[in-house]
Amino acid sequence: MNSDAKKVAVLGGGSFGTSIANILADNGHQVRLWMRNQDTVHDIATIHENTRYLPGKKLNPSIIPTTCLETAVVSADLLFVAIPSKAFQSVVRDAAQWLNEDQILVSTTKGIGEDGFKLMSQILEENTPCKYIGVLSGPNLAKEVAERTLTGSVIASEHEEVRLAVQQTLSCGYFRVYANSDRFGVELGGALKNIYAIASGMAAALGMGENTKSMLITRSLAEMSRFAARLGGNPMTFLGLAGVGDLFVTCTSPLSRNYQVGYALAQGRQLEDILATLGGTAEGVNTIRLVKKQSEELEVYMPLVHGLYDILFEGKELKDVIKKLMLGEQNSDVEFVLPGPDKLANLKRG
Ligand SMILES: NC(=O)C1=CN([C@@H]2O[C@H](COP(=O)(O)OP(=O)(O)OC[C@H]3O[C@@H](n4cnc5c(N)ncnc54)[C@H](O)[C@@H]3O)[C@@H](O)[C@H]2O)C=CC1
Ligand SMILES: O=C(CO)COP(=O)(O)O
Repeated sequence: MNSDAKKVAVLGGGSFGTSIANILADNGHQVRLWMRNQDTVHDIATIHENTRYLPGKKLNPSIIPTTCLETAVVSADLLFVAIPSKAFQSVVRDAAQWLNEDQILVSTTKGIGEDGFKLMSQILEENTPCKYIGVLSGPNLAKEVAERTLTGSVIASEHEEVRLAVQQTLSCGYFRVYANSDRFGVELGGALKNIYAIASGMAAALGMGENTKSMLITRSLAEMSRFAARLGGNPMTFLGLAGVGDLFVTCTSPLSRNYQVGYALAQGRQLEDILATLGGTAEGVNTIRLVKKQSEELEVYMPLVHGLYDILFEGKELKDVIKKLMLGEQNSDVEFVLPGPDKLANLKRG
């Protein structure tokens, strides 16, 4: 073990939690990977060769799988939370009884909480005694990370201690970690791009041209930056790995579960059936619902989100939504609608 080895806990033994645990173990840290009891039959038995989430990947054998949350949490210097957003708060609340204010807590979850449009890092702030909170996000397809593909990611926190600790612990020859103090911008980038990956999956299934795909990704970036800026994120963050970087990878890779959902929808399959057979988490479906509501309340122009909502939840035909998007609302369709320099100078989460 290296002399700077840290005790690290990863909560969530799905594909991303496992791939983050693998980097940490490769870097010589003592890693406990916590998973709930239901998962153990498959995962603990197979973790050192194949997990059911990352079949065929050669994982580091020093990862210590555990189903005891107390054991994972209590003595960890640093914790990564990789639980899907729908279960995030309940796991964090359970863990909180063993946490103290000096432990560093980092969310890797790319979703939004139902209750009051909460970001995962806000859930960490509100439900734990920890002072040092951060978000890890970027173009990080779990399967490629587990294969040790050269990858870049972003640790975002207003605390320098968090940024440095995560850079020092996770960086290695195949995983480069950049730092950003815009926690909300980075976190929103990770959550919002899932929406547009669904749209891109649809475009791919329909055999759309390269012009179309380019228009879709670029307008998605404009729409997500506009929304994030309204919530206090810095639009410049969206030009980085956690913005356009993650948007690009999930809108172009069939490995993305959100892209897969869009692809299957455009082939005419029913949403419930797709989610039941996906074999992984697609955060974008719920994020569309939450962002659509929030965009109405905040009066942010988000035609792609509204079009997707109509297809997924209102039974509208894809071709009618595409027609409306191409022909509608010409007057409001200016290329960039971002806050002016006065507002940008004072960015704060509203
Ligand atoms: N898979 C990927 O490429 C990446 C995923 N993420 C994000 O990481 C989060 C987790 O995604 P994945 O690991 O891919 O999901 P996954 O679908 O591979 O696995 C989810 C894991 O969460 C566990 N889980 C579900 N409910 C739970 C509960 N109540 N208590 C404890 N564990 C519970 C499941 O048993 C499973 O082990 C998502 O927000 C996703 O957006 C972020 C970066 C990349
Ligand atoms: O966030 C991801 C890559 O950065 C993974 O995307 P999916 O959740 O769509 O698989």
